[in-house]
Amino acid sequence: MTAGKQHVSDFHVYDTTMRDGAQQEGLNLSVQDKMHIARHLDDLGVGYIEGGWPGSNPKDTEFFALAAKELDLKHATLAAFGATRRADGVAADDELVAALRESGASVVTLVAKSHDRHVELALRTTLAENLAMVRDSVTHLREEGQRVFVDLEHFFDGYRANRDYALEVAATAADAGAEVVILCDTNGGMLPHWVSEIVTDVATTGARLGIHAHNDTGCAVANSMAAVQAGVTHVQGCINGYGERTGNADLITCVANLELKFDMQVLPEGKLAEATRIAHAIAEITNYPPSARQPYTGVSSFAHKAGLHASAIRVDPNLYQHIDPALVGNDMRLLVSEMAGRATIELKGKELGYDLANDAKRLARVTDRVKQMEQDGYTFEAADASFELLLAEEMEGARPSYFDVESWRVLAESARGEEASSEATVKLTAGGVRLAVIGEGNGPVNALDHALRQAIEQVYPDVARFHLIDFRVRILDQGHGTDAITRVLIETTDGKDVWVTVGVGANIIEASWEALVDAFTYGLRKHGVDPRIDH
Ligand SMILES: CC(=O)SCCNC(=O)CCNC(=O)[C@H](O)C(C)(C)COP(=O)(O)OP(=O)(O)OC[C@H]1O[C@@H](n2cnc3c(N)ncnc32)[C@H](O)[C@@H]1OP(=O)(O)O
Ligand SMILES: CC(=O)C(=O)O
Repeated sequence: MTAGKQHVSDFHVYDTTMRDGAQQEGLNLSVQDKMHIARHLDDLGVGYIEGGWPGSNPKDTEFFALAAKELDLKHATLAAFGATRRADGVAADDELVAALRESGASVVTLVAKSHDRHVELALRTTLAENLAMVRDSVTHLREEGQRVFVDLEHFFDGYRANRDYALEVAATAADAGAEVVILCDTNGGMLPHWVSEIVTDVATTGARLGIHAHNDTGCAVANSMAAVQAGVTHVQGCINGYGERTGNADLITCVANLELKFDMQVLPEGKLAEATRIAHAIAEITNYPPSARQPYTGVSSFAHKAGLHASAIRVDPNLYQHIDPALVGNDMRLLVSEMAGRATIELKGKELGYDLANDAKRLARVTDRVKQMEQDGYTFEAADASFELLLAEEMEGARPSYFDVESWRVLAESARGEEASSEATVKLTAGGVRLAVIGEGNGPVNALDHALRQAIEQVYPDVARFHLIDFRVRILDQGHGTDAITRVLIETTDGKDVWVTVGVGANIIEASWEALVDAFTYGLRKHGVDPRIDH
């Protein structure tokens, strides 16, 4: 255990990515997706994984059947989510309760109403019958040998509307054998001081409490932290803050806060350092690009753009960082832009293997060049590869060059109303040989890419491994219409790494060509290829 961290025996870190997270608009998980996510969550060391609602749809039922056979969890316990029995029925005979009983999950999390208005309007039953539904369902599943947690939907709103009834539902669940009673901010409208007051009051019932917070006020994590401070020992959330509407509390942010700010050891030792990797791996599965600004795990979480920040960081990174990024498996990054000062360039240069610390003149020149080029429309924070070429040019006296371009030309043609196609001619010298190559493509940049790669591949076979994966165009002075300056960003991969280059020009093809040449030049340099060119 980390020195100073307090081990909290049996604190529950409960993940609901595969149930409430899957209630997010646009997020859809297959059974295999769920199996992969469950393994990642187990690897992170969470205590509980809510796999879905068996019985509510065939996919969730199949997931629990497959999980029972094939999911070998090392840390986590699988939980099945579902509702209490229907009104005026019997839990033992309720079809959905049966699905929970037969799910193979040792923990069942039952959702129950605790807001009087919801009981009357949504369930269309009496307050007494709702209490009976809770009691009967919990008792039945306990008798069947399952552990039961109860999610009290709309608890905070319910408490404000009718405190006595909300407390009575909580007490009924606990008396019937619910191990944890989870207070849910279902509509996400709470603020931390309200949560704090209410949890403190409910804690007097003696029930073990949990928190499930939605993010509609932007306070899901803050509300979860307020609840922990007021005594809850079970926190629910979703990876990357997925969830219905604006999402749930981001479980990784909660856990990192608990471990690094509350000094509570809630994951197995060493697991927090896996957080960034796992958050991103799960984002790959959900097909939801991770937010760069996600606390702790975002690529921008420890990225520094302002020159003054970099200047202080050069002395001590902690001056502008709340934690060491390595604690959550993230990295510090320095962004080169018009906001950079000499310190940023010095640190970035160091990262790229250049010592600029004792070269004030060159440092000032690179800094000025970056600022001027950004004024002209370039952006280096997004195009790290083009910055590296610029720096290499300054340090080595000439821009890295693998071929000498004589000319290029592009034609676009649509014959008899057919889809337009393009043809490009590139003339250049590489390896001492003059080459003139024609390339075809579905657009002008595609045709130029084909022509350029066909020409230089003869001399530099590594080029065959480079693939353009993204092409982004932005018009910079929007008032000018078709006269505007265009910025093009090209993203390239060699199957292992990804790099971005930038080109700017009044002509979109010219800007694209500049970014394209940088893309191939950077790739060849990165592969350690020697230039074969006679200048
Ligand atoms: C706050 C939360 O996020 S809780 C999780 C919510 N998640 C989901 O709803 C996703 C999965 N849900 C489903 O697949 C379906 O809604 C099902 C299978 C649960 C129910 O489907 P249906 O039987 O067609 O009913 P429908 O979706 O219209 O829901 C209304 C019924 O649920 C009942 N119900 C609503 N909440 C509860 C509850 N907490 N306990 C018991 N019954 C409930 C209502 O009384 C109503 O019953 P009735 O049809 O007998 O009048
Ligand atoms: C249970 C749940 O998901 C909620 O109340 O938001």
